[in-house]
Amino acid sequence: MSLMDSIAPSHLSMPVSGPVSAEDLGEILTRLRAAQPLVQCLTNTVVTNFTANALLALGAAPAMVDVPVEADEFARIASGVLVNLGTPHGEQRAGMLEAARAANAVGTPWVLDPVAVGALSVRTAFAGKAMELRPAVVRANASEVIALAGTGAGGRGVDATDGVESARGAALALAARTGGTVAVSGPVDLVLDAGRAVRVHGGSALLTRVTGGGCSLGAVTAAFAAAAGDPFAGAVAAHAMYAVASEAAAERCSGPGTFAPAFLDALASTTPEDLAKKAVLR
Ligand SMILES: Nc1ncnc2c1ncn2[C@@H]1O[C@H](COP(=O)(O)OP(=O)(O)O)[C@@H](O)[C@H]1O
Ligand SMILES: Cc1ncsc1CCOP(=O)(O)O
Ligand SMILES: [Mg+2]
Repeated sequence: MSLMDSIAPSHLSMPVSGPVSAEDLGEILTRLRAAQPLVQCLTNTVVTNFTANALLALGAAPAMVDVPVEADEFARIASGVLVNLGTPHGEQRAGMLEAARAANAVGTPWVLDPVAVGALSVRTAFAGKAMELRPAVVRANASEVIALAGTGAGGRGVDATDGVESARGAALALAARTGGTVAVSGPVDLVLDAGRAVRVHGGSALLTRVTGGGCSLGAVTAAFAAAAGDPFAGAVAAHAMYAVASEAAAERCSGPGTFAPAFLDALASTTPEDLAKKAVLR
């Protein structure tokens, strides 16, 4: 293990902050739009464009930097980092480990989205290495959380076949391993860490009918974690933002093809007051 590996991620030294209210979410969105967090995305080829556009619409600044050496350099100046295993090519995997180590070294939150872990061998082995670097947030669907915890074989392709609440035990086990937050997405999202748990209600299932609904959520979670200064609160804010914005978009569209642009519009137009008023946390 190198010295770099041994440097604890920032969230391990951060004080556990209190519960998160809907009003807090409005404040976090205000901070995000003022700070325009620089989010480094090491993500899959399918969703790169949508992810970058979701971050821009939200008010953050994307940078898709995943080449070895550059990945290390950039993670030292980014506000947040996303590591997404959707199409984990060899060079990209090396860049991912560099970026995670560098983010930890400078106290920057990094998010792991272990797409289709459990179902495929290369990403499943790699996800174990990534978990050793203790992401501030693991963002995944229920089947990916269960598989990452080693208690299931994964979902159907990139989609979940398990319910969110059936992944609660696995999420708690992962949070104990990383010392961070685990966000389980689905009809009602579950966001938890060692001491806190929140369920985020609402949202439109149309978000599952456009590719990148979950993958872009990982990048937006990194942006909000940077703005909140608390990965748990940031993850709650990101999931609440997706619920509020996807509902607004669903009202204005006629199907997946018009939902995607309407969703980007809603990410841009949702105000801190909207978020505080419309988010449903329990
Ligand atoms: N049935 C549903 N109703 C409303 N929102 C949903 C539903 N299923 C998933 N979502 C939302 O869609 C987004 C992506 O979740 P999910 O499809 O679970 O992720 P992934 O694409 O990684 O499998 C999240 O914001 C989640 O809350
Ligand atoms: C279809 C597909 N294949 C590899 S990555 C990917 C995109 C998955 O996106 P999401 O996790 O947002 O559904
Ligand atoms: Mg996914």
